[in-house]
Amino acid sequence: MLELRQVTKRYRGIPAVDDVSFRLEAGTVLGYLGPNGAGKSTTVKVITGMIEPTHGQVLFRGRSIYDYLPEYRARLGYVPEEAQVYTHLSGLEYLQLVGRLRAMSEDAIARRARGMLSLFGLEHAAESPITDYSKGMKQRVLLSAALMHNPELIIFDEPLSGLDAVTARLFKDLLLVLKREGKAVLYISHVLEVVEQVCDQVIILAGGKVLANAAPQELTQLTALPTLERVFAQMVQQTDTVTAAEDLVRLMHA
Ligand SMILES: Nc1ncnc2c1ncn2[C@@H]1O[C@H](COP(=O)(O)OP(=O)(O)OP(=O)(O)O)[C@@H](O)[C@H]1O
Repeated sequence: MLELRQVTKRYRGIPAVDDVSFRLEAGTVLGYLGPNGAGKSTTVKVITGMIEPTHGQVLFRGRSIYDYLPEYRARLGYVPEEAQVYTHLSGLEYLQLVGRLRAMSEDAIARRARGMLSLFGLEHAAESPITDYSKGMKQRVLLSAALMHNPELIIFDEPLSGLDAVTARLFKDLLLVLKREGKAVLYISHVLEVVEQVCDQVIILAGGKVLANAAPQELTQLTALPTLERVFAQMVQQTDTVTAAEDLVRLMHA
């Protein structure tokens, strides 16, 4: 459904994303992993059409997204890592605004906005301003906003951020149902335990380059490591975290 072909994005000559290619098929969840600064957000900006790559192509259903950005965006749902929300609006008003911007019918907006708020346990707060919401409540509104228009391609950037255990569980189940519905999901997260459970395929990115693109089970088998977290740590050569933690505490006494 979505294909990146040799996408490179440079800032002042320095590549943030370097020759990245992958395909995301309908009915699959693709985990997009990488340490801080690896190029994940830059890739998402390219996929959402917010920035154009320096080189390469982004194809949706075989067509360059830049040839039909408005229609493409109508089929895209996106939960950003850091969202600018109009906090003076209530959750309900925000979803109504999003629905209208997406040219949904008033009928559908009315049904889906209230329904989603209620499914995410926000019925009681539907009319309160978002500024009064907790982080997790705001995140649930953002999830609702991304799904309201029934998109084909959905990008979740750190979606569990601030969610309580029950909502996180609902989110994991939601991913499975979205898969069954034939949606294509790009899932960016540092929570590797969840990634390992829900993703069909994972890409590990470091320094803007793809280090691995395989099923989580393939990666653990190939490397003979017990978890995706261990595979990830080995691939991106993160420092020994135990030693680093001890050094940090030692510095607190220095
Ligand atoms: N607008 C910009 N101008 C210059 N450099 C940028 C810009 N945006 C990102 N970069 C650089 O590109 C690289 C990749 O950044 P990016 O935000 O895509 O990483 P990330 O994987 O999303 O990191 P994180 O996990 O911390 O969110 C970093 O080195 C960053 O400093």
